[in-house]
Amino acid sequence: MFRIGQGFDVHQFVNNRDCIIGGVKIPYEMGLLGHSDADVLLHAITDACLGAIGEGDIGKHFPDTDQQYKGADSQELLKEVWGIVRDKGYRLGNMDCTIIAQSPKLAPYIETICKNIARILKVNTSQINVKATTTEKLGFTGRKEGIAAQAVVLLYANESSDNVL
Ligand SMILES: Nc1ccn([C@@H]2O[C@H](COP(=O)(O)O)[C@@H](O)[C@H]2O)c(=O)n1
Ligand SMILES: C[C@@]1(CO)OP(=O)(O)OP(=O)(O)OC[C@H]1O
Repeated sequence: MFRIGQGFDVHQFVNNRDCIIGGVKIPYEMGLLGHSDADVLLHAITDACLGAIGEGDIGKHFPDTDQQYKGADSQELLKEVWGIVRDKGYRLGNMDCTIIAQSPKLAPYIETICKNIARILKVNTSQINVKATTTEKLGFTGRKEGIAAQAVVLLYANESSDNVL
């Protein structure tokens, strides 16, 4: 049995914050604002995983009203959600993501980001694809006001899983 999920997130650029994408600190003049570390890509992936298993969204599991998650490392949030995915008997087929950012230039960091996501999920790097695109200077991303990210994940059930009908 296959399950597909998609996620989308946006975080605003501000001064005096780190720009963390896919768990990788990207050198840039601005950082991303959020209750957690504002890792826009990992949030989109987390939502895609939750969507695939019908478990709501990141805010349901980690409310931004809960001080426990203030400054949270989004890698830990994704790890927790991935534990739920695995406990339900699912494994990753593949994942495809798009980061929408006018800047910074992300190409030099994409391989490191893919390797880091694979490390978090304990999967092969070949199962992870991350792309970046500008919006040709159009819209909020084009004006460098923030970054958006999209993710799609395809899960499949373990043969031994109760999820197999
Ligand atoms: N923040 C970004 C955005 C894009 N790239 C790379 O540039 C290529 C061309 O971008 P377009 O928006 O003109 O399609 C894109 O395919 C990425 O490889 C990037 O590194 N960082
Ligand atoms: C991750 C959480 C929790 O710290 O806060 P933010 O960093 O603001 O991120 P968002 O994408 O709004 O997701 C849900 C939140 O509850």
